[in-house]
Amino acid sequence: MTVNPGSSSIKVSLVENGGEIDRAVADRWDGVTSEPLRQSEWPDVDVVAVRFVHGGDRRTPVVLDEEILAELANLVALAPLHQPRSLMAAKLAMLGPAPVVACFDTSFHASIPEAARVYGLPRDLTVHNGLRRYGFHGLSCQYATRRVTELIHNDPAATQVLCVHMGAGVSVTAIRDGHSVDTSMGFTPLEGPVMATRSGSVDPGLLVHLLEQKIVRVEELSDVLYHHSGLAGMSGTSGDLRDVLAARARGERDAALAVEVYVHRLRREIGALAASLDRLDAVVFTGGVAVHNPDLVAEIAGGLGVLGVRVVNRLMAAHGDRVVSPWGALPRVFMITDREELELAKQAEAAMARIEGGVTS
Ligand SMILES: Nc1ncnc2c1ncn2[C@@H]1O[C@H](COP(=O)(O)OP(=O)(O)O)[C@@H](O)[C@H]1O
Ligand SMILES: CC(=O)OP(=O)(O)O
Ligand SMILES: [Mg+2]
Repeated sequence: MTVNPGSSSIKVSLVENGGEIDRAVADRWDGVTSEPLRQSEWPDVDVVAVRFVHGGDRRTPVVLDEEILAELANLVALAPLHQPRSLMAAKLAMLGPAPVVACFDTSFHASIPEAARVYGLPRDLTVHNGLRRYGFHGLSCQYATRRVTELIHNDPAATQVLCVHMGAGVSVTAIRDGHSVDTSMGFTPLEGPVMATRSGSVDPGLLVHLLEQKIVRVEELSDVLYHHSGLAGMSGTSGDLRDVLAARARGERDAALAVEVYVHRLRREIGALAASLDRLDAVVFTGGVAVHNPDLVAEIAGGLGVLGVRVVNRLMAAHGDRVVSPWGALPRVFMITDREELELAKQAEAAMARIEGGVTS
């Protein structure tokens, strides 16, 4: 069983031999999602894999116990939209008979070199307080790159890849030879492009101004940046792209501008992350927003001519995992359905096999 608490959805799936055989999806905890978690509805579960976006310095999945839960609870402030939901899911699942394995978004980014990981702050501050770029959406990136390799039959030419994850959270990751070398999200999942309800990157001086001038109180700032910014804050809607596009269709100017800003900031991040690669073999679009809004992806891709990116409208309008760039064009552009559950299952199975084989780390 896999549990993926995203910031706008909770996805619980049953995976067997690498394929999903049942799923329950909700936008918050309810009977649909918590029932299977109690392991009564799906009784034959061998292992439960829970997505934790923040694992701190952990590089591999781990079987949860009370001590590790307490360690992960210390990271709540660094991922307030996600970590409490993952902790709640894990605690429920731990009431059942199967072992519960935590898999981390951050693990995939452990390979990021120091030059891309260190913030330009005083060394004392960063070293003593563990301030560094962690990166998130790692499970999604791992699945998407694996899927790209399958689609092009292991053609080694696609080794330098940008993975653009467009869910409620939005990020861009530069991947070289299967390893993350840079990513837009940082110490927390706030940095980077504009998101559904998160601001993405803003001038740090602006935040200092808000606090110094007492325009926003310290205790309100997190709420403003995580819950009331991004598409939601700019358009006055929920931030779900469906609502924003509906408001734009009704002629609401704020909603139209919000989409323009979203597109612009995401293109800018894609351009920035491309510079962390030596060349660009492939650009992968994934996540709920990308999958359900190919027109928006086409609009973003349409403004990336400077990177050589081109897409074919007919292919954009098709369905399923696919190449959407013209035949022979480089970089190749892919649309891949996000399947974090398959990556969760793979990692949890591997973790259990290591333990059963007597390997402890
Ligand atoms: N069936 C759907 N039709 C249209 N858009 C959808 C649909 N499902 C999800 N989306 C879009 O995907 C977004 C959520 O993406 P997702 O990757 O599932 O989010 P999360 O970050 O919670 O994991 C929603 O805000 C919505 O815009
Ligand atoms: C890390 C993150 O923002 O995840 P999600 O898009 O699932 O909310
Ligand atoms: Mg998600």
